[in-house]
Amino acid sequence: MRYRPPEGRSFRLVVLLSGTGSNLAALLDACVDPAYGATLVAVGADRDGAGGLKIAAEAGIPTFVERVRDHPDRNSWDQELTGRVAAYEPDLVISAGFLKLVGPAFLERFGGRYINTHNTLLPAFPGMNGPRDALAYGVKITGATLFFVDAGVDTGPIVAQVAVPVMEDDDEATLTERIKVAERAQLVEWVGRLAREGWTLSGRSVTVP
Ligand SMILES: Nc1nc2c(c(=O)[nH]1)N[C@@H](CN(C=O)c1ccc(C(=O)N[C@@H](CCC(=O)O)C(=O)O)cc1)CN2
Ligand SMILES: NCC(=O)N[C@@H]1O[C@H](COP(=O)([O-])[O-])[C@@H](O)[C@H]1O
Repeated sequence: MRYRPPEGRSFRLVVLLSGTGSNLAALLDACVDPAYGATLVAVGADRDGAGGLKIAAEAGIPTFVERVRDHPDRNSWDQELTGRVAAYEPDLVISAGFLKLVGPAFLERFGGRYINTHNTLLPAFPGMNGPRDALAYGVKITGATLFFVDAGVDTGPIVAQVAVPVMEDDDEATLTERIKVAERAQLVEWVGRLAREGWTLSGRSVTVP
């Protein structure tokens, strides 16, 4: 599958998040420069009060919240989330600390156009507690992975990875923060490249010309 950058209009981004939004803030900064080649058109969350929603609102970006608990079942939430995101006609959807697994409706609509940044070197330590699991295992190098989301948990085709050393005196908080610094730089670099150059997805291979 080949995705070419649109001609005659800006490349549109929607960010999904659950937390503080430091990755969102980095993307917002990057989008200020027209040469970056992308515009952030909306930010969505699965919960009220996520710090990233405040960052978006202060920047004048439309926000929305779609909570699982407001739906009779997970599929209904997945369908509603799909519609909320689709209304903004994104070229690319970015999960940046979005702590919900999306389902078939979302992947049917946005598969191949939905990336997630994860705070370990996948396939090691998937899930919600990556840095904690990496520390507990005793790895000496971990990092961050940017990948296209598929139906598994952190199993999709990898766009980019960055390594981060584990220090002897690291705890979960210090390691998590050091990973975030590298993760933000990687996210900003690769979202820009995807927006400006497009991409080809073939099996597990991701190519950016
Ligand atoms: N279908 C997929 N959806 C998402 C993926 C993915 O790989 N496949 N990646 C994420 C984010 N993610 C890690 O990066 C992740 C998110 C959520 C979970 C999880 O187990 N969540 C539970 C509940 C969590 C909670 O609300 O406290 C759940 O969804 O029921 C694991 C990994 C983006 N979506
Ligand atoms: N697997 C899900 C997960 O743990 N994701 C992680 O949440 C953080 C969000 O930070 P932010 O809200 O400051 O952007 C990021 O480090 C991201 O990798």
